[in-house]
Amino acid sequence: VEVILSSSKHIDKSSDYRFIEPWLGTGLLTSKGKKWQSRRKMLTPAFHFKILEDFIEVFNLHSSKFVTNLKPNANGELFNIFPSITLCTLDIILETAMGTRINAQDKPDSDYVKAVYKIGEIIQVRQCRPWLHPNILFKLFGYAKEHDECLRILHGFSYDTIRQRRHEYEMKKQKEESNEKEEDIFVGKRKRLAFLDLLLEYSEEGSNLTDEDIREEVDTFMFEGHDTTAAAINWTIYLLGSHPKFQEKVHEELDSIFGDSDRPATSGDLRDMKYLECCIKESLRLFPSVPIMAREITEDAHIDNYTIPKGTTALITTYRLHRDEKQFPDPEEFIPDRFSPDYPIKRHPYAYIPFSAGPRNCIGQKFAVMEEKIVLSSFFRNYRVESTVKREDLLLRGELILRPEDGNFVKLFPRK
Ligand code: HEM
Repeated sequence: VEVILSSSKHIDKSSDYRFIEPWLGTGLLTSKGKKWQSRRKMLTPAFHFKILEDFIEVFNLHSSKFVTNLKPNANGELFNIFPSITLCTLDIILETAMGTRINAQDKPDSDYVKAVYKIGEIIQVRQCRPWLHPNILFKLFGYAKEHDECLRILHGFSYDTIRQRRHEYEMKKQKEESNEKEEDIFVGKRKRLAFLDLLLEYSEEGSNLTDEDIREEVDTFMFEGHDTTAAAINWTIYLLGSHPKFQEKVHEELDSIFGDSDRPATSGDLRDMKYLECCIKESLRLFPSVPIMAREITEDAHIDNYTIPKGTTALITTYRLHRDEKQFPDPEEFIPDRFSPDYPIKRHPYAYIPFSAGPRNCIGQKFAVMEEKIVLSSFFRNYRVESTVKREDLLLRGELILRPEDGNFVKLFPRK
């Protein structure tokens, strides 16, 4: 894993990613060679801590909605919490990536929300069934029509938003040039830039990004930044719901930070959520949101005495890697303390890679952990959860993202 991931040569994704391309084009996740290099360089500053800090307000806002909407379920009766989590992370990524609010948590039936879920489903189905790979059969089996309808809705929404923001951006610039008082035309009460606005700025500063270039990147964030975090939040809730003692420690930590207050979380609070962070990391070990990655070996690679020839597809199964007994004794056990600084067993640097590693690692890693901490702390400040499915009965669906096959049925109880 280290030989492949640490290399600056084996950075091209394999052809397994081609079915996401109609939606994402060749944005950061799927692009190759020079295009990837220049985009990665351009986008890295957009994930600077100072920019992410500005998103805390968005994370808090939608987490609060998530907690409020769960209230009717906090009566100890069994319900599936997974859909509520995905709608919350969808609201968050829509506002941070595009600067738009569609309130998916209140309106899960909007065309855009439905298209995001439907296209994800179709891509997964196509990837797993080789007979659907050729376009002609994809069409004949009746999937292409629905797929293309989803694309029409998704791309239409992205282009409309880009055009509108470009227009706003130009108006703002004209005003600034004519020294008029700057008006707030961005989302929220004060100026907060979404990733899309940053791309428009880079474009104006000489990167010359077309609307299509911007659309690829914004759609990539929509895809990579929504299902991944939803799955990760879900697994932490599931595992803490199965381990009441660890959940109690999370409650204690949150009570020591927030007391009885309902105030939103700050970046200082996030730094103090040390035990919650261990739980998040251990959940991503057992259930990595991206369970498998694939690279195309572009020149012969050497691993010990073996040569992996150019043209080979290398699959990295993170799910399996994270269960190496030498690195993680009792690998199936949920032990958050594995990630505490005092834990005595040292691991190989490539033994734990939920966000991949090396030059093509996840650009959104810090964003994801901040988001997870805010959504989960909001949840555990308000609720105690009991998981009802035993680990041995748990069915996993490991495609692009590692999800529970049948949702996540839990019992919820108010803490206050
Ligand atoms: C818990 C949440 C997340 C996990 C576990 C995760 C994991 C990963 C992994 C494993 C990769 C490498 C994929 C591969 O090589 O095929 C990746 C790439 C990527 N992720 Fe994430 N991700 C998460 C959240 C996010 C978020 C929130 C964003 C954006 C806001 C994001 C944006 C990206 C992008 C753009 C890439 C492609 C990077 C490149 O190729 O240069 N991810 N992520």
